[in-house]
Amino acid sequence: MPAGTYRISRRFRFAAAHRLSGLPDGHKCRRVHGHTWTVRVTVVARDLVDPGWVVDFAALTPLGRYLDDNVDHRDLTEVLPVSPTAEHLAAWVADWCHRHLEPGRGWWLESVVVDEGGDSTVEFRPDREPAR
Ligand SMILES: Nc1nc2c(c(=O)[nH]1)N=C([C@H](O)[C@H](O)COP(=O)(O)OP(=O)(O)OP(=O)(O)O)CN2
Ligand SMILES: [Zn+2]
Repeated sequence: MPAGTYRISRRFRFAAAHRLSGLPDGHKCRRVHGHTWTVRVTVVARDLVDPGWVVDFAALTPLGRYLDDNVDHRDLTEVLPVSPTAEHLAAWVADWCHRHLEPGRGWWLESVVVDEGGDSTVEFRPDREPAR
């Protein structure tokens, strides 16, 4: 096989409201409004494990359950500890993945991409795999 890295990703969708209270009066995003958000999580590995994969896609399923239970049809302003921009949401999801998924068997989180349903996306890439 050629040398290289493998990436697998999984996409999660949810509907949620937010407002960005730090913005100037009159900015539309100061008002409560909603999006159908998409979060794409990508993990990477240099070597495959049996039966020849980075990790079972199902290893990422707990994130979907967490988002369904804690974020879907909620106000992100009340869920995140910081202003719920797409940037902060991406970093918050990355933090959750580091604490609740189980990288360390040769695969690690590469990126979290957040899409608010329009034409723009935000990507967060953690600096490095956290120590275990
Ligand atoms: N860098 C960021 N910019 C903006 C964010 C953000 O999280 N990070 N968020 C917003 C608002 O959430 C806004 O609701 C989304 O704005 P926008 O992409 O402009 O969405 P629209 O569909 O309303 O796009 P139009 O171009 O106005 O049609 C804003 N910016
Ligand atoms: Zn918005």
